[in-house]
Amino acid sequence: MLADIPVVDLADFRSGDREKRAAVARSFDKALEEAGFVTVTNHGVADETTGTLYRLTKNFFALPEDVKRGYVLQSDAKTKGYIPIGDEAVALTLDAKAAPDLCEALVFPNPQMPNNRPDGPEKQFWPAEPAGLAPAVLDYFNACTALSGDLYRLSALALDLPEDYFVPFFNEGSFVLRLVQYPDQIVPPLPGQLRYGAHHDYGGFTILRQDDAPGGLQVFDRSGQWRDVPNEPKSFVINVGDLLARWTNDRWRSTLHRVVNPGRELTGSTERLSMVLFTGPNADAEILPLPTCCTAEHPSQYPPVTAGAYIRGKIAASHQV
Ligand SMILES: O=C(O)CCC(=O)C(=O)O
Ligand SMILES: [Fe+2]
Repeated sequence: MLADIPVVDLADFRSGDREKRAAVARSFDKALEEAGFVTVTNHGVADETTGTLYRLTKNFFALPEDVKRGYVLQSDAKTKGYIPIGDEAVALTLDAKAAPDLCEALVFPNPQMPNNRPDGPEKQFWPAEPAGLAPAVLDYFNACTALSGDLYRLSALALDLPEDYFVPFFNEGSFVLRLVQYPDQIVPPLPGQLRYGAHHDYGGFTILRQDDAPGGLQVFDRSGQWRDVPNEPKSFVINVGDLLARWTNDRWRSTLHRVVNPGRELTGSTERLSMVLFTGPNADAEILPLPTCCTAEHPSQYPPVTAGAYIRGKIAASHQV
């Protein structure tokens, strides 16, 4: 069954008058309160930007395994570079005994930061092939960080804060792009093994470009059922991570989700590629429940945490396989 994920058209927020913008903010707020997930359309990311990166990423994952393994970073294998199948089990973040996820990933930290640039001092994680991958990643990052800026301005309106409230929290924001391929499953999965195990995202908003392929994203809804997330053409799925849920004093929900296996009866290719951009505040930002989300009836539920340390702790847990 399909999950009830509201669709919010950002056109009126991006170019509308005050009233129209306020109306978008109300629907956004309601979606994140009820589902923790929202699908956005008219988001400003050009189809060509997304399409070019999608095509080049497919070409990267089609390279021989030993070439791809050349981009595994021994020093920093969890947060950048190539992550082969078997190296991650995301459900371990929930203390489960989880089998490795059936996916391979290529991870880029924010290339807008000098150390992470394709010509920067730590450039080993930038693949030399396929040609054009680096500029495509840069274009995609620029487009998605602009969308992220809009999402946090919209959030400020939704949460009764000044529109630029979140801007200083993201001037050195921790944006991470996870390009992930779920291959065809020639060998049946182990009992309980999934494409990506049940987990919460860790940080702020996640901006997800889904593929129209079987074996996809499911959310655990409020009635306690796993439901499929619909795939609207040309849209992005946005969801709330744990840190943002804390920040809003749990007004917005960080919803459990997973990526399930395709049915074994399917005959054609079931390969699925997702482009996942995690947004998070500056590493040194102190995050504590927003004043507009705390009332006498619902006082602050959380002590402050430092954003970078909080997110690093979750990433470390997901790689203890
Ligand atoms: O591939 C997907 O649809 C979702 C992936 C995901 O949940 C994640 O990378 O955190
Ligand atoms: Fe996720």
